[in-house]
Amino acid sequence: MKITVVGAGAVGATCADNIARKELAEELILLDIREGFAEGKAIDMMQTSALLGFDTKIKGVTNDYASTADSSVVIITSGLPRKPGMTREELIGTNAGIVKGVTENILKYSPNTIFIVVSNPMDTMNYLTLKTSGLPKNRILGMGGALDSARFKYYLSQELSCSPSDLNAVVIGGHGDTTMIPLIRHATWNSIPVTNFLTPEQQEKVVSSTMVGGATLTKLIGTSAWYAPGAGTMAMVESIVRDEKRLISTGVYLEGEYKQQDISLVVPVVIGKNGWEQIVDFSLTDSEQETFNKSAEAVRGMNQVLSDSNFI
Ligand SMILES: NC(=O)c1ccc[n+]([C@@H]2O[C@H](COP(=O)([O-])OP(=O)(O)OC[C@H]3O[C@@H](n4cnc5c(N)ncnc54)[C@H](O)[C@@H]3O)[C@@H](O)[C@H]2O)c1
Ligand SMILES: O=C(O)C[C@H](O)C(=O)O
Repeated sequence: MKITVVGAGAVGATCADNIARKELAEELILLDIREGFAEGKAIDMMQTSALLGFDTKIKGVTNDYASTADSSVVIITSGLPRKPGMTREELIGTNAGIVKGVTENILKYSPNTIFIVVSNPMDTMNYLTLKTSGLPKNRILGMGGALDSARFKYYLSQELSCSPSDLNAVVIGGHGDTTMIPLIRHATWNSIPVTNFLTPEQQEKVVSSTMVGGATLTKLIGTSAWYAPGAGTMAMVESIVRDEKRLISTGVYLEGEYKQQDISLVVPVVIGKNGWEQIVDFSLTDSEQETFNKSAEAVRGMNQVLSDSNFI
């Protein structure tokens, strides 16, 4: 199994590190546009292999797409991260060109790969990768929901003073500060609804902290987060590589599911060796569906920028 990570920055390097530690690939290519950068990161990580005990061979390359040939999975993390005060959507002007170019270059050498798109604004970048690649929709997965659901569990665990591992909690919608929808009605603590334990004020606090989880970290760190994004991506890769059939909130192309068409949004999907294999319907209430539709409207507005600027 060969995996490529494009972008050797904070998120890309963390993805590579997690994949290697779990030995999800025999060979991992880390590609960046910055001369020598991916090479340096790869050597640094390889020098941990004797200490951590993994056999994945990590190779760093500068824009050498031939080295990525026959990758089963390609993770796109290349592009600008936001700075404090910015939205993810403000990155579209720079990142659309980067993501489109990367997708085209990858396809020359891995025409049937599975893409996991991380670059922001993720919902629109995932849509762009789908439209640019022409690959079957099941081979294009956006990472955002895995991260947002993990953050949702973190904030719930803080409020409940419990282990995040005992929680089931799902975020759907868009991967944006105002478009993501933490489904508190469905969240459980070992199968008991969390709403049994939390006041409406506590529930509201958890939901709003989750929605601005990325912005909160960007303000604290000065750039956006990478540990949880790297772990969220790794979980998706693991489900593909080991054909685990895990149910993970993921950005996928909708054709009528959740009452939306021709858009990539985050919904719960089963992930296995073929990419995403099944969309699971959460039977939204009328008000949840209305919120989902509003998220779709906002994401559709961003997608329009792609056609207005001739990216698709
Ligand atoms: N979807 C999510 O949940 C999520 C989470 C975290 C970050 N992100 C996004 O991921 C992206 C990367 O974040 P980061 O913190 O790693 O940024 P970073 O600046 O640390 O790394 C980005 C890397 O991309 C490289 N790059 C730029 N153009 C390239 C090209 N054409 N080809 C190859 N490499 C190129 C840069 O040289 C840099 O090393 C950002 O867009 C960020 O917003 C998304
Ligand atoms: O917040 C960001 O801009 C990066 C990422 O989408 C995140 O949620 O951490």
